[in-house]
Amino acid sequence: MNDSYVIGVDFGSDSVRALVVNAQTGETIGTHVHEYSRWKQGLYCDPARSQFRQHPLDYLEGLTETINGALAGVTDEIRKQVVGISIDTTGSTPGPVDETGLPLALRPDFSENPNGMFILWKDHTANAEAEELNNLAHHWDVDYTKYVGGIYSSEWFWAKILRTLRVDEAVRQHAFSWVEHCDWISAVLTGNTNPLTIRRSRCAAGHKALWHSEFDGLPSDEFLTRLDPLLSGLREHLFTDTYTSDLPIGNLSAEWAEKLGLSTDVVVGVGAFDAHMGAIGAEIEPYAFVRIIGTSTCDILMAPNEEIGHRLIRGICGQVDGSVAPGMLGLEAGQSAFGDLYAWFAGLITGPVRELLGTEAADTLSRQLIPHLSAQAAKLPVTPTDVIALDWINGRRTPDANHTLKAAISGLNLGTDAAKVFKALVEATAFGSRSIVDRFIEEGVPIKKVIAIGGVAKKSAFVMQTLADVLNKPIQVASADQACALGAAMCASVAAGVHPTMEAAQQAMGSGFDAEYHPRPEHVATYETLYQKYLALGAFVEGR
Ligand SMILES: Nc1ncnc2c1ncn2[C@@H]1O[C@H](COP(=O)(O)OP(=O)(O)O)[C@@H](O)[C@H]1O
Ligand SMILES: O=C(CO)[C@@H](O)[C@@H](O)COP(=O)(O)O
Repeated sequence: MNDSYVIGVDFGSDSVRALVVNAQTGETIGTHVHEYSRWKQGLYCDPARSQFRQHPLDYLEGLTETINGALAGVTDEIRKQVVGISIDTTGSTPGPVDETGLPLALRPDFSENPNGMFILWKDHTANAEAEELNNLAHHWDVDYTKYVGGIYSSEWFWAKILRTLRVDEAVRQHAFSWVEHCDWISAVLTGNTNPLTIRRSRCAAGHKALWHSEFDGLPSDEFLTRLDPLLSGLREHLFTDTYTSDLPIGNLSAEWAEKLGLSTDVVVGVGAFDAHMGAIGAEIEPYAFVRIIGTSTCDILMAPNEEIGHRLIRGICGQVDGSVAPGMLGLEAGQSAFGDLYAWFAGLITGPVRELLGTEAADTLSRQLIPHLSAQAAKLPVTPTDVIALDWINGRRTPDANHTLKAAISGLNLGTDAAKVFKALVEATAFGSRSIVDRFIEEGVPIKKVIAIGGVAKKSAFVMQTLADVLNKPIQVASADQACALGAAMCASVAAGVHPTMEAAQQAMGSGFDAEYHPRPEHVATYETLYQKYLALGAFVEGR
């Protein structure tokens, strides 16, 4: 039998990457990364207001450039053997579209309007709307938040839609429907973006849009209208059915086949969120806890429906049948800032250097700063009186979403230098992780092993060792540099019929683990003391 090839595309927060992978062996034969050009310039964003928007042109350019770039070195023979493409993206990252599924920002009259663009997961402009949804849901006949941990977040679909409809009359008039980034960009490849007929991702719908089979799909029109009459009728323009990522969304359209130099026989798989496809790429198995550690963390656990499905897990980002693999319950949690906390601190130091000494000096410093601070922090002793910090620089995603919360640092004195603060920030991200792990265990969900993927997991032994010490659990790091894109390629292989199940795709295409961090017994007890102090500082800041 001839080998077949699949393409996995992973749209992250700052960049997009594509891999061309041999579906029989898992060997990557082509790869390409593209940074979003408008996003890189900070356009359409206002961090002080937590507004983070992405232009659909950044996505379209990234799609074309990465797939073409990844295919650039492959032979014509191999091109002909490409059978599938699947895409993962961040989420919840919804955008308004017209009747044809065209994002409003692709129309000339909306091209510079941030409200006509995709609203990135980390945009928290809809805190008030999320709170209103929670208050209503908790007093409604059926609590629509019960399968998303009991708390709806401002990072998610409905809160973002409502906020945008409230503040922008032009979007109100022209938005026929709304699509998640992962649904739209996958649909684009098939040439059918009709919002009424595209196959919407179970993962996105279940974790972020309150879709559940028990509710016959999305929350009722009555509920949405009570939340705000601006939402009245929108349900009819959305969807009832959802699809898992082992299924096709369609075939490559003639236009895209031409653009990419591929055949229209290529199957395009149903899209999903990066973390969920990343978990597949990291060879998730039942009760393994896969952490995608980068700008933020997204944590995924998968369990047989019959074992966990009857329980409602408090304070996480949802439990969704089939969000990772069909027939399994996918549970999601995470931290809204992980590497972003280190990036914030690095920016604090390099900012004045940029102003006083210029770009070159600042860029040199910026490249060296986090590795330097990590090396210095690794040499510091771990003592019960160390500086304590909170990781809530972008609010708290889990346990118990609250994006109005802010970070704090306590225990500073004249002897506190940058390395000590950096150490406290790394520990804060590890303590935030520990509170998530504890919540799963308290809720009766065992964690059999911890697997890490993502930029921080690959780049920082210091962070990973601290995490292992604080969690008091070993952590395996997946070998794949681009585990999310590899997971997308595995999903493509199933959607295209090369492998019958996700498990079979993982077995054939998985690349295993290349590092393992074990807790250092001499630090475990001190970290327990420091963790209690982290919880106390958190309770104080939260006013509990
Ligand atoms: N050496 C390092 N140690 C710890 N964190 C790092 C290091 N280098 C980069 N980071 C952090 O990695 C994050 C980016 O992670 P990455 O997985 O590459 O991107 P994304 O989350 O967009 O997919 C940034 O927040 C940055 O602060
Ligand atoms: O929240 C989710 C998925 O549910 C992620 O898309 C989001 O954390 C994106 O994270 P990164 O940019 O990869 O750190």
